[in-house]
Amino acid sequence: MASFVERFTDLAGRRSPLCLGLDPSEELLGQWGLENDAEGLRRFCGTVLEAAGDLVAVVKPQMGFFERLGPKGLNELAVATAQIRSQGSLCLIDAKRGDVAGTMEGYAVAMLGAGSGFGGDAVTVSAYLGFGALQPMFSRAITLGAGVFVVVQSSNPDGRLLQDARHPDGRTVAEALADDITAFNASQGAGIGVLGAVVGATIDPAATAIIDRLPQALILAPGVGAQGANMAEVGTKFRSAQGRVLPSVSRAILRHGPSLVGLRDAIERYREAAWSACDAEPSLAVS
Ligand SMILES: O=C(O)c1cc(=O)[nH]c(=O)n1[C@@H]1O[C@H](COP(=O)(O)O)[C@@H](O)[C@H]1O
Repeated sequence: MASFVERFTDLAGRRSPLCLGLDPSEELLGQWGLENDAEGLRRFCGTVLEAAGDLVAVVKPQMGFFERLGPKGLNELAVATAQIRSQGSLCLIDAKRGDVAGTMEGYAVAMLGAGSGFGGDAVTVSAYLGFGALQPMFSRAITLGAGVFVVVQSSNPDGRLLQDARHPDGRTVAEALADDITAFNASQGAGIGVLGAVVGATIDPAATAIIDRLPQALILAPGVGAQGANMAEVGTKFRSAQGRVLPSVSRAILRHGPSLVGLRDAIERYREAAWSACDAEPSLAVS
């Protein structure tokens, strides 16, 4: 099985590096005229994925928007995940899990791999309980050719106080986490490693040195659109990670539904913008 990095690089070249966020919030369901229940979730996700077709490299369902409806919502996540994979896209489950090592084993089994509960190709994690505690997720990702994205610098201002706090050696928490990711990836070999980083597209242009500490990592950059960042900025701020950035857009695309044409137009626009901002020329036409 090709690694997540290999599969992403291939798809980004053919489909663009855009990551489409699948966030079926109560608010969006309401705007679409759907009921806030499992059937509403299914119709919402089905419509978004029909519009995405084979245009998108990565789809990122945000787990909280499914979990909020309990087991029925989680069942819809599994349905969406299967559809994402059947469309040849990579499924990045945005779960932001983080716990002691023994418990991480449970999350790893639930999230990663075709035979798992949710069948993700990759997952987001939080290192608040320690980078080392995430090891079971890393090990499972290596075994399965999956990916793990560790939150380093989040897109929301609320994260600053915690992420900018300093270790005794002077590095911020975010910098130290970036260094941990780099050391782990380097220990696995040269090239882009199994560990990616989440760095918000909204980060201050003066704070982009964090990107230089992640030379062997894919970088998930949420915050484009509704949170105020735009694709051109992503291209500038993340220039040193060219070809390794997944700019992520949720509401700015999803608000164009339920019209399939509206959704598809928005996906096409962000896809082209992501291509020109984050990557070289499109290498192949989309089939
Ligand atoms: O891991 C994420 O995707 C994430 C990290 C972060 O720092 N900020 C952030 O907004 N996200 C997620 O990215 C999505 C952003 O949605 P929009 O602001 O609507 O594009 C949401 O699903 C968030 O949970």
